Amino acid sequence: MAMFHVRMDVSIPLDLDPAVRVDTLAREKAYSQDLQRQGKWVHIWRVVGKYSNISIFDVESPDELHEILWNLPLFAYMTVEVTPLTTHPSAIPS
Ligand SMILES: O=C(O)C[C@H]1C=CC(=O)O1
Repeated sequence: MAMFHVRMDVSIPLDLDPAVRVDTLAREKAYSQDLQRQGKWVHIWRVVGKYSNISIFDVESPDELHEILWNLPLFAYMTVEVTPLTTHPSAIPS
């Protein structure tokens, strides 16, 4: 198990073909929701006032996270910042 905090900042070009935009967003939503159902994309939060999200991933390895992020339909229109997480010694058992 490996936990990661990921911030995605999205910037879709204003001149992108509207049909491509709609299709890409629909594929992104389906892809994200499939990973959420699998328990790999544990949290997704919108950053207030920005076209950005902060997400928590629970995956097997950095390689698996890389594959997930690389295959995001919106990947070409994002900047992604990844922070690896580990257990805090003061955390109470859940
Ligand atoms: O809207 C976003 O934050 C970008 C992206 C991440 C998941 C999803 O459905 O869209």
